[in-house]
Amino acid sequence: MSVHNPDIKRVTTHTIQELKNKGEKITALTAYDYSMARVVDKAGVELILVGDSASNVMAGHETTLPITLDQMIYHASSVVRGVKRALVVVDLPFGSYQGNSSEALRSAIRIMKESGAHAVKMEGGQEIRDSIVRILSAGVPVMGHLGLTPQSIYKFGTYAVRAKEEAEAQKLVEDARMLQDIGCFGVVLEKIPATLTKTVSQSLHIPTIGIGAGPDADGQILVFHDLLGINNEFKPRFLRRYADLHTVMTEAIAHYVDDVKANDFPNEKEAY
Ligand SMILES: Nc1nc(=O)c2c([nH]1)NC[C@@H]1CN(c3ccc(C(=O)N[C@@H](CCC(=O)O)C(=O)O)cc3)CN21
Ligand SMILES: CC(C)C(=O)C(=O)O
Ligand SMILES: [Mg+2]
Repeated sequence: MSVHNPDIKRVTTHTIQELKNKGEKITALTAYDYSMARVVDKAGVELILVGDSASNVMAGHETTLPITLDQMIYHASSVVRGVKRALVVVDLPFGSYQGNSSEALRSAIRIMKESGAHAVKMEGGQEIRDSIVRILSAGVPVMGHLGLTPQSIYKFGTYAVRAKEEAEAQKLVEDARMLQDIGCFGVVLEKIPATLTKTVSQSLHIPTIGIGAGPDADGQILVFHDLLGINNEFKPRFLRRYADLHTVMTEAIAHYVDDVKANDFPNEKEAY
């Protein structure tokens, strides 16, 4: 594929680092299937995340907890087939890496082998250090994820802003430093105060990718359906909607329904 196309230079973890070094913002967006991935890649996004938010936006679950490793691999392999340029990162789902570094390694290796993705992302700091180290030692790039970590929703009880208190902010700074020291290539910061994002991003040499984390992260990430306004229920303050596809799609499909009912579709030219 793209390896045979000299016009397209693939984004690697090193490219992402170079963007931070140059002071150029990094763009990231989720995708969950082949068609979405093609669009996101074509639009120039550098990092495509196969997020476990697929549990919400693709499967309709309330949380990210139910999605399985097999389901993540299905989404990831579909995305990889649609991407020519972007770096493809896959969320390790809940239950596939916490508290057991052997299982974590097995999960990461399955993702890499069975999907063809380029890196994995894992939620948490010190608690999952051993699992991250084990995966990194196998040569699999790991992205960290701190702040609001949706896989621990039942520990916190809400999706409110994280690390507003000094103790929690201090732990986040230490976790971020630790993730860098063990060799993570980047870290997602979700729903934390903008000032904390600025502190962390300036003190780390690896890039930070923010969501609801203010303007000073080294890059930004959003969920595909949120950016395009496909699901119109989710509207946190950090979200900017770039389209109202929910309305566009509903109107188009309603138009089709009308045309069929009115014997307008298909017409002679659309028949054999
Ligand atoms: N569609 C979607 N977008 C996301 O960004 C996303 C998911 N799903 N699923 C997994 C996690 C969960 N995330 C979340 C979830 C809630 C808030 C949040 O700010 N919730 C507000 C209410 C938002 C609303 O108006 O619905 C809160 O105060 O709980 C933020 C990020 C981010 N991720
Ligand atoms: C919101 C991003 C960072 C994520 O983890 C996901 O989409 O699952
Ligand atoms: Mg996720």
